[in-house]
Amino acid sequence: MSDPSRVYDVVVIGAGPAGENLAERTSAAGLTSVIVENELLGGECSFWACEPSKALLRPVVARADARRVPGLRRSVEGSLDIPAVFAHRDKMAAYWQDADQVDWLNSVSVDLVRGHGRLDGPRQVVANTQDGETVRLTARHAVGVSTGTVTAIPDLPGLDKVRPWTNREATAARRVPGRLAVVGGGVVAVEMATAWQALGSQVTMLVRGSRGLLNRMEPFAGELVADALRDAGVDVRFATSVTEVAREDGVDSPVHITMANGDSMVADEILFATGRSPHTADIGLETVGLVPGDWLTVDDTYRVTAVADGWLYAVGDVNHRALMTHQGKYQGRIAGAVIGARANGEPLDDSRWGPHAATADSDAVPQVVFTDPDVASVGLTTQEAERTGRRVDVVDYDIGRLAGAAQYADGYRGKARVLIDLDRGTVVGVTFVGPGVQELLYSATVLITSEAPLERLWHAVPAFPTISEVWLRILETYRDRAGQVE
Ligand SMILES: Cc1cc2nc3c(=O)[nH]c(=O)nc-3n(C[C@H](O)[C@H](O)[C@H](O)COP(=O)(O)OP(=O)(O)OC[C@H]3O[C@@H](n4cnc5c(N)ncnc54)[C@H](O)[C@@H]3O)c2cc1C
Ligand SMILES: NC(=O)c1ccc[n+]([C@@H]2O[C@H](COP(=O)([O-])OP(=O)(O)OC[C@H]3O[C@@H](n4cnc5c(N)ncnc54)[C@H](O)[C@@H]3O)[C@@H](O)[C@H]2O)c1
Repeated sequence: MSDPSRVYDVVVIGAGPAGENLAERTSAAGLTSVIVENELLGGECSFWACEPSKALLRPVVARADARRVPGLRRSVEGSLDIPAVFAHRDKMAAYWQDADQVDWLNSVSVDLVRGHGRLDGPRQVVANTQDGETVRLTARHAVGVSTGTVTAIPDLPGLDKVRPWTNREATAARRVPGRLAVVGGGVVAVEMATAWQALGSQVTMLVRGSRGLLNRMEPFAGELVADALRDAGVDVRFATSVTEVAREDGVDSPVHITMANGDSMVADEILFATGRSPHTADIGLETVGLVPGDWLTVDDTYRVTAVADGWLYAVGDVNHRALMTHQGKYQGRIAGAVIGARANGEPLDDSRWGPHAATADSDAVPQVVFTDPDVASVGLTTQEAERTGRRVDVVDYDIGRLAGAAQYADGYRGKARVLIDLDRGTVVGVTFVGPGVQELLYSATVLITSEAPLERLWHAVPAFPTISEVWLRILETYRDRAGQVE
């Protein structure tokens, strides 16, 4: 690196999906922008999370779908072609190379420094490059932190000697373990249990709580996914806390797992799918008055609230608002527009749903869980509505009753729940569970963000016979119920 000290309008630390979008938008606003990345451009999502995990799941779900179509079942009776699945996974993870992302970064006029970035006081970032040099980057307007998260592994006796799987091994492994223990009952746990059971492992899920799987979602989501996992052969155990792990005969020997209730089991690998920790322990937070290792709390324009003068922004997982790629990208787009407007002296429109406000973070975060059945949700759940005192009507519909569902699969099982704000007559929460429901999610998201009155939906005619007719059935159920009350 020939120039160890450089000045930019905007410096971004971390080139995952959130950081990439932030830098692209600040560059589009005419601001000189640089991004510091320590590993691969594209972040966790491209290489050890979304892309490889969905590549592992796609053949599993497609086969399950095919087995439910009369006339097709016998064609898909055999086991999966594991080398072909892994080859597809490798391709979808771009063979863990980021050359395409580098080309894209060049095309949007964002500079790249490959190295570890650390804050060094207000508007200062020091990058230790992979060539062993130190580059000081000064930001005229803003520094964005988008350093993401790492697996939060509980501090258990023996853990340092068992080389547990995190999301990285679970998405990039080249061998199918005979027995895989999965600790946790959240999204990573259910997706990876679905994938590895179908790839040939005997999976045991060790779930600490007794409130079911996916317990931030509507309870029926976790129930339907748990039923399907059990049908697929997964041993799902609730109220089971791991207290100790050991590989008694060296790193390649089986792992012995001890539980709080006195049970024990043996597995070949153990995956911790136990949530995420902010990747902020070593990014110089202490130099700007923040605590290393903390999440970065932001306002609705993504400014870090605890830092004076509003020059520090945080987008993506690291602000702990909604740990998903699409939401991090949304945050990058909004924060980029905010930084651009502030730097260019333009007025901010941070009104609800305005271009400079993160309204979707609170009202409409969509999520798809790519299990069999898939789960698709956006907006409030019933529990959240109760907790926040929101007056809602809850309308349920059994998706399996639709002609479109019967066409889709023999014995289709699925459920829809729609929450309607009683005061405004708009949809504020939607959960769909069932094969193929993921593509319905955007319709629900548009409905929530547009705040369209429910009545207008009578004119939005779903095609027959598709699963989207669920919207019509929800309307009819709601109308007929209201009729009964009158
Ligand atoms: C198994 C798994 C599957 C998932 N599947 C999905 C899915 O299907 N859909 C979905 O929406 N979400 C999914 N997620 C969540 C998704 O991966 C994250 O929400 C997303 O990656 C967050 O993006 P980010 O840019 O905030 O952070 P990250 O993707 O974590 O990127 C952060 C980047 O910052 C870099 N970095 C960190 N510290 C420094 C430093 N000091 N200096 C320089 N660079 C640094 C890192 O190397 C990394 O490249 C999944 C997560 C997991 C674990
Ligand atoms: N399809 C998707 O959109 C997708 C897929 C995977 C991950 N993600 C995102 O990545 C994030 C991380 O996923 P995750 O599944 O790791 O987290 P999570 O928060 O969804 O689930 C964590 C699970 O681990 C359990 N747990 C926590 N600490 C534990 C401990 N000490 N011992 C035993 N169990 C413990 C929790 O009770 C919970 O069941 C999520 O926010 C999720 O939204 C998204």
